[in-house]
Amino acid sequence: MAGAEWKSLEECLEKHLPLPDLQEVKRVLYGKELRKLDLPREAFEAASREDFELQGYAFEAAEEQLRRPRIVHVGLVQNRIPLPANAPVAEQVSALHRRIKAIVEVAAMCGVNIICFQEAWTMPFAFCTREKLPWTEFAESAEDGPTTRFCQKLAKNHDMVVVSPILERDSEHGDVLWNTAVVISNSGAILGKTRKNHIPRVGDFNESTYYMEGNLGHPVFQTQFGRIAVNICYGRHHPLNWLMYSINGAEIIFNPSATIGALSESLWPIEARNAAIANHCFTCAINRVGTEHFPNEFTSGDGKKAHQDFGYFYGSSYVAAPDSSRTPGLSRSRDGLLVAKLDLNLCQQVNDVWNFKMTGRYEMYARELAEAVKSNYSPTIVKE
Ligand SMILES: NC(=O)NCCC(=O)O
Repeated sequence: MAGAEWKSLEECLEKHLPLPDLQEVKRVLYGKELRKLDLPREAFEAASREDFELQGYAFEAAEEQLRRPRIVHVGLVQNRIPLPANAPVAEQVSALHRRIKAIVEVAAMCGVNIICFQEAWTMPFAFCTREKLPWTEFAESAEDGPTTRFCQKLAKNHDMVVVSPILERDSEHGDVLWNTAVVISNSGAILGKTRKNHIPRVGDFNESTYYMEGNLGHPVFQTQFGRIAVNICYGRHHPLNWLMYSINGAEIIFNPSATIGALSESLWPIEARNAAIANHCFTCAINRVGTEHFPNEFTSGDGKKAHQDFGYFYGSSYVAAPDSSRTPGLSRSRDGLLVAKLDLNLCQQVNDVWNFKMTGRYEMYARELAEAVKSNYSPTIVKE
C-alpha cells in the first residue's frame, strides 16, 4: 500500500497516459474537465509560504430565465497533525489552531463562503489505541469550548460559515462524548450541531469505545449561502444517511473523514461522488493526511503484531456534483485547501433531468423497511 511517495491518482494518470486516452479516462472518472479557478496570486504565495497545496475549480450550471445563479465558494481543508501525538494536549490543540488559522486566511483571500475541516480536527485520530487518557482530554463543549470560540472568531472575521468537526463532551448531559460537527454562521453565531450517526466497527477504527451514536437525526443548516449538512466519515457508507440529509433539503453535504488507504482508498472516489449523483446535491469529501504514531503499542485483533501507528491517511479530498462531475483530489501527502465554486442551481437542473426524487418510491421503501426491521420479519424469498 503506497504511502506519501505516491502523490495522487491524477498525477499518475497525467504522467503515464497519452492525451487522447487521458481525456477519455477523465471523462469517465471525473464526469468532465472542470474549469480551474483563477485564484489570487497572493493566495498561492501564502499557501506556498505555509507549505500547503491550493487548488480551485468551478462547477457551472445552465443559465435560467427566472432564477439568478446561486454561487457559493466552498473550502475543504485536509491536514497532518503538526505535533507528535505524545506532545502535551494543550500544545497539540494550539498548534492545530495555528495551522488551521493560516489555511483559513488563504481561504478568505480566495472568497470562500463555507469552510469545512477534517473529522476530529483538533486531535490525533487516537481511537485505534483504545486508551482513554490522554485522548478523552481532547473532547470539548460544542457550545463554548475553546475550539468553538476560536472558530466563531474565524467565522466573524472572514464572513465565512465554519464547519468544525470535534470530539464533543456534553457536560450538561452526563459528560457523554460524541463525534460532532459544530456549524458556525458567518455572523459568528453558532447555528447548531450535528452528530455522527454511524460508528465504525472495522479494523482499528475502535470508535465506539469513545463516543455514542448520534441522536440528532439529520439536521440541515440554512446558511446565507445555501443549505448544508454534515455526514461524518463512516456515515458515507450508508446511502440512507445521505438520503435523509437530502430529503431534509441539503444542497451541499460535507463528509469530514479520517480514513486509511489499506481500508478504504478504493471506496473513496466512488462513495461521495455516487451520493452527489443519487441525491441531486453537491458532496465534499475530506480526509486527513499522513501517518500518526502513538506512544504505546496496540493490536488490531487480527493475530498480527502489535504496532504504534494506524496506517496512512491518504488525503485526496474532493468535491462532487449532482451531474457526476467532480474535482480532482488534493494530494495524498500534503496539507491542502481545495476551493470549489458551485452554482447551486445545478441541483434542481439535474433533478429535473433524472428525477430521482420523483421516481424514488419512498413510500414503498418506508412500508417495506418498517416491516423488515420487525423481529418477526421473514425476508421475501420466492422459492420454486
Ligand atoms: N473515522 C471513521 O469513521 N473511519 C472509518 C473508516 C472509513 O469509513 O473509511
